[in-house]
Parts: sequence; structure tokens; C-alpha cells
Amino acid sequence: MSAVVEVRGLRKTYRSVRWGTRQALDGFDMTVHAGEVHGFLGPNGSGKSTTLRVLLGLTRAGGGEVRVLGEPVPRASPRIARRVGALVESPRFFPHFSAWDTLALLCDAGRVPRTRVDEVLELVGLRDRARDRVRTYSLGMRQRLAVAMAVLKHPDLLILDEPANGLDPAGIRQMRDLMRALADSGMTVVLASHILGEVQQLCDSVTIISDGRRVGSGSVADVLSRHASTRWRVRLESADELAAAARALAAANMRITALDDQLVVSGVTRAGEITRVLALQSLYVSELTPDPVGLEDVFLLLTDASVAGRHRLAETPTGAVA
Ligand SMILES: Nc1ncnc2c1ncn2[C@@H]1O[C@H](COP(=O)(O)OP(=O)(O)OP(=O)(O)O)[C@@H](O)[C@H]1O
Repeated sequence: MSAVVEVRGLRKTYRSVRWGTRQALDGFDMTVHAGEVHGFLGPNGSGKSTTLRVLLGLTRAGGGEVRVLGEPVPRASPRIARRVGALVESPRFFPHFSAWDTLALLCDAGRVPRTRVDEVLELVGLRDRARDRVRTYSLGMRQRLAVAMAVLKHPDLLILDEPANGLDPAGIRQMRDLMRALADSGMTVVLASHILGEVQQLCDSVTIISDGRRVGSGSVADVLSRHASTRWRVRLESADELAAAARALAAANMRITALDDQLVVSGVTRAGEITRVLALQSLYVSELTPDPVGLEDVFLLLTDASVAGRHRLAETPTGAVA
């Protein structure tokens, strides 16, 4: 599979008189293969928008290597601009224009045949309202018009920063269907999003960034399966024994969350480890089930661990890894 986006060791430091120095990217890596819908996930301020801006040649990196569609960025940015569509900032529209007028204007400016207008209006589901003024559109319709503008030139790569931000559940679903349709039409889509349930349903692969570094990546199935067996639900024959069981498991370095009638145990890969620790205390399990881990769980696990790890490192006086 060929890589449409390849980022190696990317660094970016912002310097300003007002805010001082901020390291937004600290040796970040990312690979996106052709034809994928790739989810780009990270907490607020972790470096997603900065990365997307570097990919688009809008911001210069301080170090590292970036290739987009096989070409070096920013050197080749002007050459590949036509093959890359993006929605990375709040789109601006002329409120008195209709969707059709807006797209026709962009076609003329970009030397795209006007026949493309109806095609993209159909694709984003705006054909029925194409002649209405944009100021009468809902937020979801405006977002879909913004995507239409980004795909007008039929790019090979589409980069979207939070396209479903602020949309209601129906709007989110329409946006998901649209992303899928775009990928099915042969486009590679990079999608930064905080809506993790959506990403899990829609994306083929993900990169998770925290504090300017990659902390997880791979196909959604792989990322989930790597962490899938680390959490278990445990019930005992008597609920009165839960407190004693929680103490015994915690003493064996397992992480415990106590619910009314069960324990959630994490940090263990094999169920046998749980039953062994409990049996040694004459506590007997009545039910032991793996708790399905979702992308949200993995995200919280990886991003918390990454930030906590870096704080430990910073607090270690010798600089040795804690
Ligand atoms: N123009 C700028 N000047 C100074 N610092 C900046 C600038 N842009 C971003 N930063 C800082 O760089 C870091 C990464 O920001 P970035 O916007 O890339 O994160 P993000 O992951 O996109 O966040 P969000 O999910 O909130 O959009 C943050 O600490 C941010 O405050």
C-alpha cells in the first residue's frame, strides 16, 4: 500500500512575546495509506491543527520530514495544491449567495468546469436547496457546503479538521455517510475529530497524538485489539465479598473500579490472573467477562498515560526515565 501522507520526526515550536515558547510538535510521526479514512485524534492542544497546517504548507515546521502524495512539503506544496482539498478553518461564505452560486464562483476561479457544481451538490446532499441563500442554511448544511468546496477539484487527498463540530446527531450521521461516499469515490480522507464513537464507526485507521507526539496508530481493529483484553468485569458469589476482593486485586497491582455489584479490573491480560489472586483469599468468582474496550477508552488510556509519563520524566531530578 502506498503512503499518501508520511510524517517523520516533525517538530514545531511557536514563539511569541506574549505567550513565550510553546512546543506544539515534538518528533511526531504519522502515516496515511491511499484510500483510507484516517482518524486523527488527540486532546485539545495536542498538535492536530498544527500538523494539518504543516501538511497543507500553511505553517513551516521546525524540523522533520513531510511527504504528501509522495512529494516533499513545503517544497512541492504549490505543485500538489490542486490534488489536496481541505477544511481546516471555519469556512467563510457570502451569505447572499446560494450554494450553487458559491460553487460556480469557485469553479470559475479554479478553472473547473461548471458541470462539477451539480455533481458535488448531489454528493453532499444539497441539491434540493442549491438555489437558496446560504444564510438560510442550518449549520449542518453549511458544513456540507464547506466540504463541497473542498472537493470541487476532485482532490486525491481531503483534510478535514472537525467537520462535524457542533452538528446534531442527524447532521453527524450525514457527515459520516458523506465521508464514506468520498472514500468510496477513491479519495483518501484525513479527519481530525473529537467524536470518538464516530471515528470508530467510520475510520479504517487512526493516529493518536498527545503532547506533540504519536502515542498510538494503526488500523482501528488493531488499536482496539491491542488493548481489548486489559479490562474485565468480575462478580463474586456474594456481593459482600467485593471489598475484600478489591483489596486483594489492588495488592496484586491491578487497577480496580468498584461498582455496586461488581468490580471492573484493568491492567491484566489473562483472566486466570484474577481468579488465582482471589482463590488464594478463598474468594470465588461467579462471573468473569471481558469488557469490550472502545476507541474512547483507548484514547483516554493512551493520552493520560502519555501526559502522566512526561510529567514523571520532568519531575525526576536526574532526568532519568521514571
Ligand atoms: N499561532 C500559535 N501561536 C502560539 N501557540 C500556538 C499557536 N497555534 C497553536 N499553538 C499552541 O500549540 C499547541 C498545539 O495546538 P494545536 O492547535 O495544534 O492543537 P489541537 O490538537 O489542534 O487542539 P484543538 O483540539 O483544541 O483544536 C497548543 O499548546 C497551542 O496553544
